[in-house]
Amino acid sequence: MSIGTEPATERAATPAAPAVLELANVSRWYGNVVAVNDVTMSLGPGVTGLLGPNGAGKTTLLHMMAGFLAPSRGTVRVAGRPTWRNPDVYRDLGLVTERENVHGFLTAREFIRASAKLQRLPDAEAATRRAIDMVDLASAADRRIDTYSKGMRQRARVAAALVHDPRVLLLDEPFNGMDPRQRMHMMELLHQMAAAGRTVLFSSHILEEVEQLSGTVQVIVAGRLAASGDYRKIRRLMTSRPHEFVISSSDDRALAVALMAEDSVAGVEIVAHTGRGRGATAGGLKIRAADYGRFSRALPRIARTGGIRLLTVVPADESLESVFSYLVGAR
Ligand SMILES: Nc1ncnc2c1ncn2[C@@H]1O[C@H](COP(=O)(O)OP(=O)(O)OP(=O)(O)O)[C@@H](O)[C@H]1O
Repeated sequence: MSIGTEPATERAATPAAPAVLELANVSRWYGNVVAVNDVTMSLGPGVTGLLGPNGAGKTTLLHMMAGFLAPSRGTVRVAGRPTWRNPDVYRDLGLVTERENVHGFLTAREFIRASAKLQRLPDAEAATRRAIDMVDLASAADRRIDTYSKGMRQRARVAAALVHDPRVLLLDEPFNGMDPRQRMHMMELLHQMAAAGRTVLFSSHILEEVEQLSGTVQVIVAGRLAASGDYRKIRRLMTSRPHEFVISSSDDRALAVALMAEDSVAGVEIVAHTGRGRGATAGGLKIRAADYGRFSRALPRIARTGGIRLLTVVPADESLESVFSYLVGAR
């Protein structure tokens, strides 16, 4: 794959799945703000992660995919049909928005049934039951939503979005605020949908969520598609970039001297302790590793040889923004 202004596609490496959702040169601007800039992508069945930092344009993109928002330029198609101003396509689409717009005075069953009726399903009751079972809410379905935990509310929203069994399910930051158990449950559900041949796209600004859930990612940065394809290849690019760590040890000075002689290390800086109490920062060494893999093998060996105890090793530049700016070649 390649990175930079031209996004790369790894689809050739995976068996060619028929494209269900296709974006052709899609842009969207709000006044002077270009939220999405000339994005072309095509998605087939399975789970895909839409990864990008806050403000990258993920929500705007998902809303255009769902037919909620008009592209300023370009076209979004589902199964060959444009999503904008085409209500027939809504039958094939489900969207779980980022914001929690659920009426707490309704029970989950009432809420999901309302969605089934909006879709004019012939048997709204049966569809509601099926959706409730899918998200595992049967035992709580007749309780008011305002008595639910965050994860349960999210499941009710997912059930409402898939009550009509759409081919494409779009989810905007579905794991926000969930605890690990709720997260696992949601991941299982999305996998089940994918196994049933559905096209599932979820947005996230957290690398690990995408890693756990999906083999394929679309990386969006500042409105543009920055990379696209196999997660492991993109991850490898991320780990082969230069890394910074802050290390504290039983003897920082001796460790600094030893690390300076190590050729996987590009820079060593001694960081002073500052402040007291909550605002204090611990001192230690700031290391710039030229090669992450070799450095992580060398560090324990060097410490052992020097009789130095490592206390903490913390990545200093693991923010997703720094990974993204590396991916788009901005550093
Ligand atoms: N209605 C709007 N009017 C003006 N600007 C907007 C509007 N909606 C979004 N934007 C801008 O468009 C850009 C992309 O926003 P968008 O919400 O799509 O990003 P995002 O990746 O979903 O971020 P987040 O996860 O923070 O919601 C941002 O600069 C945002 O400020």
